[in-house]
Amino acid sequence: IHPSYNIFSQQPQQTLNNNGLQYFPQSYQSISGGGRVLGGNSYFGNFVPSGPPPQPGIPLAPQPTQDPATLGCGTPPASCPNSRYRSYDGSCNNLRNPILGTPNTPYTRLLPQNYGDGISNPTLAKSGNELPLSRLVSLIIYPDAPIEDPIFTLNAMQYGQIITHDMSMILGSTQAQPHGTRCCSPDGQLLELANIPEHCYPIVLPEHDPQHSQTNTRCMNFVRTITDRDRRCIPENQAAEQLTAVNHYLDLSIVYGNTDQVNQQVRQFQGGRLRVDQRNGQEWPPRSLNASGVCAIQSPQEACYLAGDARVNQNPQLTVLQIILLREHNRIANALSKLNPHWDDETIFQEARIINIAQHQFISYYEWLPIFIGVKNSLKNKIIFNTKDFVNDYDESVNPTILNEHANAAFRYFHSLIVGSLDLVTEKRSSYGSLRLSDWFNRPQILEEGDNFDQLARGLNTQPESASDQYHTSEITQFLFRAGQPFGSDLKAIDVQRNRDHGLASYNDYREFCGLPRAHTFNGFLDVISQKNVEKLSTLYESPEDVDLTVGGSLEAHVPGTLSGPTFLCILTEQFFRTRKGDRFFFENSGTSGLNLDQLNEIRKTSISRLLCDNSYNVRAMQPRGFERISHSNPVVPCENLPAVDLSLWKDMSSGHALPSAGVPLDTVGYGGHLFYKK
Ligand code: HEM
Repeated sequence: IHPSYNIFSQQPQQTLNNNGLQYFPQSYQSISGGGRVLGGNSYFGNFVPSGPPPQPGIPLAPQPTQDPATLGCGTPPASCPNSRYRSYDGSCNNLRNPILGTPNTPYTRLLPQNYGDGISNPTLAKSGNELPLSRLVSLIIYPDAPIEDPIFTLNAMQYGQIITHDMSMILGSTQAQPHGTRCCSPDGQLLELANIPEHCYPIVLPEHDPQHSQTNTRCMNFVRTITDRDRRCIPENQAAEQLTAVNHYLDLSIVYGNTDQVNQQVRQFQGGRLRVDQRNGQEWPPRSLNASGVCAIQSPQEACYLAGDARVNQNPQLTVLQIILLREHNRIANALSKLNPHWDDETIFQEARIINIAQHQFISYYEWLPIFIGVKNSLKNKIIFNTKDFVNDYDESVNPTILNEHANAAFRYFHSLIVGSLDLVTEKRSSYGSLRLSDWFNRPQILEEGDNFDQLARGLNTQPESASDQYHTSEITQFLFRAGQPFGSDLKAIDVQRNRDHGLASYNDYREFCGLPRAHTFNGFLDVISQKNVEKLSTLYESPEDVDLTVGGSLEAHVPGTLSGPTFLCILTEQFFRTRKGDRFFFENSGTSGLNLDQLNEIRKTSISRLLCDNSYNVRAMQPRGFERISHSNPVVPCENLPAVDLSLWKDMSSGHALPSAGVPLDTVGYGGHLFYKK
């Protein structure tokens, strides 16, 4: 274990370029994570101008025409307006490369692709053989064991999924079942090679699968992520990179949408509010335009919601938090419109959006992240700061793009925290009943029954999450998206399969990248993985070189004070560093955040518990630290005793004058030109 792990000192510089291979081949990567500008070899021709950065309000160089036969890999903005507000798709956040962080662009990587054919086929063993069946890996490595986390609540898990959905979504997946592409026969058999639809990479079930052999099923659906190669955005001989469907920034795009079109669908265009439907005296998100397509509803009347993110209905507790964040916007908008009657709908909407995003970034970075990646680690790597001032660490040379290793291996480790049974909890904190998770995937109607919403909100803060370890509830390894069927899919088999679909470099490669010694035998893993698990790995894999990142990383002993082992910690730390430092609008930047210092310090009073209190109907009390279980040092107290953001600080004294724009005060943003990769 590396207690003194430091991302700044562990980055082998030579991994960025090796044997003339360009690991960051596209314009998206022309701004590196390391503050170094890597080759300006841009697919988008002139898109990254070699001259001075474009200024807001000035049109960019003419854009190359896209091959009309493809859907492309992101849409560069025509120009960057001089705006105080974020765009919905994240464009123009980075003024030097305005497409950075926008939807339908590729993930980036720390290490080069490891495809079976070097270009796009799923990873193979070094011998050229197939890797062990991903379902077999799931059965052997990720069994079910009901181990509660001793400290943290279900809300810690659930807010993690909110953060995830805000940051990325593999392109081509909806997380609603069944997927449009079917890679298995209707009776669960593998299809003849000639009949397999494009993009299929079915999960082959082992012969003696304890569940699926009962129904003689040998095949589980799995559709490959769409890549820049599929979309013909890169030259034929260049290795594929997967695309992510949502904008990369931590900006509540799950609430506000990732495009102008979705934003228009969710807005009321009155009083700065988001659209809601009133039922039983409560406010609910509007109805999805494609309820039977995206939800597993059993009657046409059942609720199925529309939100900024397509996955909003995926599980009940996720939907609870989506609704909390939606209601919080409207609560803020109502207050702002009372304080500033002269503001129009657009101003109220955008100012409420600034506050809601700032609170979300504060909760994510200061309340949630220290639990997951450690307080010391976060302070040391400048991911959080102990200050009552602005931080002003924005650096336009930091690439905010989501790392493939982060979204498709490291961050998925926390699937281990999912619990299979959701407690309904009364105000006295006694259990009133529970919901079986797999009964309610993509069926949010249950939230509207009785006072389930409030009971689930209390459950989030009362029930422990599952421990972060190799054990996973069978609700996600046997019954995922089962939609009324006896069995469903297996999220851990999917995670392993996705690792190979994306051609991630091996666990051993990332060990070395992150500062652990390379293992030459399976026993070389013993420094961080238990004997029992090393034995399991050696029975599954032919060579230590073959162990998938998803698998090896998930078996490491945790770095003290964090919820992950050293290799995943390295990847998570790098991602959250980039996500704050590469976001021009991050809430701790002066000018561009849209907050003055008093307002910033007001935002710093918010908490997940207060958010639940303010946006449920009959929740009257909560413990102060909502991601931590109730205890003597964290007792349930009346909601009004929890610190709150005083919105009266947003009373606009400059009545009649336009609010200042966030455009071009870059010279006043004190990023000071220091390189953050300290050697
Ligand atoms: C009940 C809770 C959850 C369910 C049912 C769930 C389910 C899923 C599913 C079905 C996928 C897509 C898999 C694929 O096709 O490759 C996925 C992706 C993912 N999940 Fe979860 N998940 C849950 C909670 C979480 C949590 C708590 C985290 C992290 C804190 C997380 C992190 C991720 C990440 C990073 C991805 C990939 C995102 C991307 O597409 O870029 N999930 N999850």
